[in-house]
Amino acid sequence: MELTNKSLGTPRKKTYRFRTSQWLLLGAGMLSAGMLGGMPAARAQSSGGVPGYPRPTIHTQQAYSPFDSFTSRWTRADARQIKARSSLTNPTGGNSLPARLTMPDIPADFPQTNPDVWIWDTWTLIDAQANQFSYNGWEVIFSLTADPNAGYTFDDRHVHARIGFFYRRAGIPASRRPRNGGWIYGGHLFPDGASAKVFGSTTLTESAEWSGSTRLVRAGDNHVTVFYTALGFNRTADGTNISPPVAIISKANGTIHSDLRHVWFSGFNDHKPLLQPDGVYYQTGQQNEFYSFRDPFTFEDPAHPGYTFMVFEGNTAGERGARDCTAADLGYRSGDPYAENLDDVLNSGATYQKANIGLAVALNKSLTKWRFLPPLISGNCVNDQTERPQVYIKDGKYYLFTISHRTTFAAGIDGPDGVYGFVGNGVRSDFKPMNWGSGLVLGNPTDLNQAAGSDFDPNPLQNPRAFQSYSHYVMPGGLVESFIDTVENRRGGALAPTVQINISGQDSAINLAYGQNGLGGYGDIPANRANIDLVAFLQDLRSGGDTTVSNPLVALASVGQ
Ligand SMILES: OC[C@H]1O[C@@](CO)(OC[C@@]2(O[C@H]3O[C@H](CO)[C@@H](O)[C@H](O)[C@H]3O)O[C@H](CO)[C@@H](O)[C@@H]2O)[C@@H](O)[C@@H]1O
Repeated sequence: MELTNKSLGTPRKKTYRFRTSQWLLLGAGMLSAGMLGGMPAARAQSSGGVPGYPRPTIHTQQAYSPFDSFTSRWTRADARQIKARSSLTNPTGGNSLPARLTMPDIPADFPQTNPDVWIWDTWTLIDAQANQFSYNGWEVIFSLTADPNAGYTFDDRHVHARIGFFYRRAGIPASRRPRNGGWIYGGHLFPDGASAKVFGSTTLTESAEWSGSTRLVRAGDNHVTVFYTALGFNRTADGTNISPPVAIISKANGTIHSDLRHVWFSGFNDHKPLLQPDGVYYQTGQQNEFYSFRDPFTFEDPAHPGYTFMVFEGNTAGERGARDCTAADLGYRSGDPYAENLDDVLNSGATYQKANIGLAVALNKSLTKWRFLPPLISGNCVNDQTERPQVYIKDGKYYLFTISHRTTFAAGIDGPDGVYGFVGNGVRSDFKPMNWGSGLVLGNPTDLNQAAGSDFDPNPLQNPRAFQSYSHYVMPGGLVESFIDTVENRRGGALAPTVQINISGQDSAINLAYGQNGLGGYGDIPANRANIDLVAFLQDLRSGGDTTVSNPLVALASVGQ
């Protein structure tokens, strides 16, 4: 059986026949305008807009309290800039994306990260400020994984997803690692059956573990907390949902260990359900069986010490397809000759696409009790999915990065699979979509003309470049990791080459001097900080150095990376 978006939560815009949730970075380096190739010209263009297209909405970037009820909008006028700017790139007809916003083509001879496991959404070991840690000399990552030999297809893997972990020695440059990044698979993170316990007695046929962030509780010891999405399915044998999937943002505590040869985890037996959508801010499965509610990422905001916040993927609450998008959601400036008529938009099917990026605040220190706050940003009548959101603070600006699909844009709007970004002056802000107000930060090398009308075939094997990589995650220094979905006629399930984006104010540009033509090492996911568990470290020294801690020299070598 193939996983269809109908079975799992993504209504598509009418014209498509379609089959089928980080970062708080403090004090990253300053960038000079000269590093951002092509930007002065881009800025000059944006003042006049693109002939034939509307102008983007004016966003003030004004900061609000996280507890205020202001929700910023990614408007149709904003998102239409993607196509507008792509048309400028190719005035004679083609419609590829501007190079500085395009992920370079991944070669078809890419290495599997591990032949025994498909891997996709991947994240790192971080602290509350999103520093990315090695542990006792080992780099550690967490990925959604599935078994390629279990008899289901690559597209049906989501229903079987388990969080797995990988590790490798820290401090080795990509050029000296094996081509696949050298990640050693450590197995499933949670004991079998542990995550299913959050569903209690709910009737389910399958459960899965979706994204995903992992917090080091305190620098200097080995306690970690995983925030993830527990997914419960109740399906017939052919994969049809009997009832909407149940999504519960959950958490589990565990402990990381290492020795000279490997890394392992213990604990994770007690899984706490934290949040289910409330139907007031965040859409429920009862309101829309295709709702999205997942991908928690927790962080502390330096402007609000003492609070822990969480961003996550949600949908605007209300009945599925409700005709309640407003002129503000369309976002056209008064008198814009290219503005759409609201009724036309409401009649177009766009009302099925209402993504938001949610916010919640922890009510206790053990982070087991949370309260919803109003969404940070909505994309009503724009896009249905803003996945794996992350907060990234740089040069005093607050960036919200998220990933989205071409096929989840609303009727009348087009954009590639990839990373979208918004910049403001606080966790809650009137966020301005980056890059000409469009929101696009890094897209697959797509020809947008293909999607006009119904001639875009969303089968990855028919349109591999449009689907080459997904689930990008922005790391310190603008490094971006992702996984390979499809290249030519090969399905992936492997870590993609890391790329680098230079971020400056509202603009970003891929660094084509990074790696080879912009593509760095496969799965090059370096820690930018080292964590050494001194207790385990000293115990190990006393007992001869081969039990619970890695080689002290290796551990120390990774300090200050
Ligand atoms: O596995 C679920 C987690 O993955 C995320 C982000 O990658 O959601 C992805 C999503 O599936 C789409 O993305 C796939 C890319 O691999 C693509 O192949 C597929 O066609 C898409 O449907 O998974 C669900 C289920 O299909 C869908 O709603 C998402 O868009 C993340 O949000 C999840 O935690």
